[in-house]
Amino acid sequence: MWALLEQKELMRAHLSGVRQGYRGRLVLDGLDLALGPGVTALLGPNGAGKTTLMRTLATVQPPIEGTVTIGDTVVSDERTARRVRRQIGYLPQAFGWDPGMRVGDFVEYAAWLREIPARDCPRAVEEALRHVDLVDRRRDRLSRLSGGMRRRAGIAWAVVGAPGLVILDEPTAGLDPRQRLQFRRIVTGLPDTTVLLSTHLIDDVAAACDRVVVLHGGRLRFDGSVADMEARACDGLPGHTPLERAYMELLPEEERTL
Ligand SMILES: Nc1ncnc2c1ncn2[C@@H]1O[C@H](COP(=O)(O)OP(=O)(O)OP(=O)(O)O)[C@@H](O)[C@H]1O
Repeated sequence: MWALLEQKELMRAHLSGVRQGYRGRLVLDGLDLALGPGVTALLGPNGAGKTTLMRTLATVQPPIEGTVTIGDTVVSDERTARRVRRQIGYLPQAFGWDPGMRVGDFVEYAAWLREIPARDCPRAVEEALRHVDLVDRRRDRLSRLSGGMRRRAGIAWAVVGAPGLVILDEPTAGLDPRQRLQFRRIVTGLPDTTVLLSTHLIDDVAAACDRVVVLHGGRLRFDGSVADMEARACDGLPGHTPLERAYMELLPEEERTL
């Protein structure tokens, strides 16, 4: 498994002083975030800027101000962005599937985009499909997969060639409980990989993540381990678990009641 890891370097990624937004409206306001190997959850209310942060980190949307560093490379222009994208597996929230594409071809296309040498492609595709348990479905068209299987195909898309940085935008939305358990096994089984995943499902954070980042109003409200976040839980706030109560505690006071 993951034979291509022989060539893999541990990946660090860094956003520094990032300002980002749309048509003059700031969404991220001077954001600093350093990521390293392990699974980091990105939490925050709707509209907090999670997708915007992920798109910026994935080098899809250059920041208005500040720097994005992937590994040792400061992403300063399209040329450097193209170079670092070989090391980034990004699964966007809204993915433009071609329903007629076969699963194997879909993952191979990702390998081609990531400029994996042609001789390594078959093995990389096989490993990615094996990782998400879709080897037997490689000849099926995407339109014939269930929603959960399609998500798994999306994860294979993101992890083909074992990129050092994997960015998954709400990968568990719409999955059934068993599929969510499968997803956690897949994500925690990515060795030596820096994974950032956004979610609204706090159970997934406790079960699959080492670290949590909470974003609100374009700024980080929390950055630390799951245990450190749980320790912030206050009695009296809504929530069924310490992590849920800690999340509520991190919101501005006017948003803490239901
Ligand atoms: N392409 C765009 N053009 C203009 N505004 C946008 C665009 N994309 C996002 N926004 C705005 O930027 C803000 C942050 O959006 P973003 O999608 O990053 O939040 P999010 O935390 O991912 O939200 P959710 O949890 O709902 O997915 C929102 O106010 C949104 O309306």
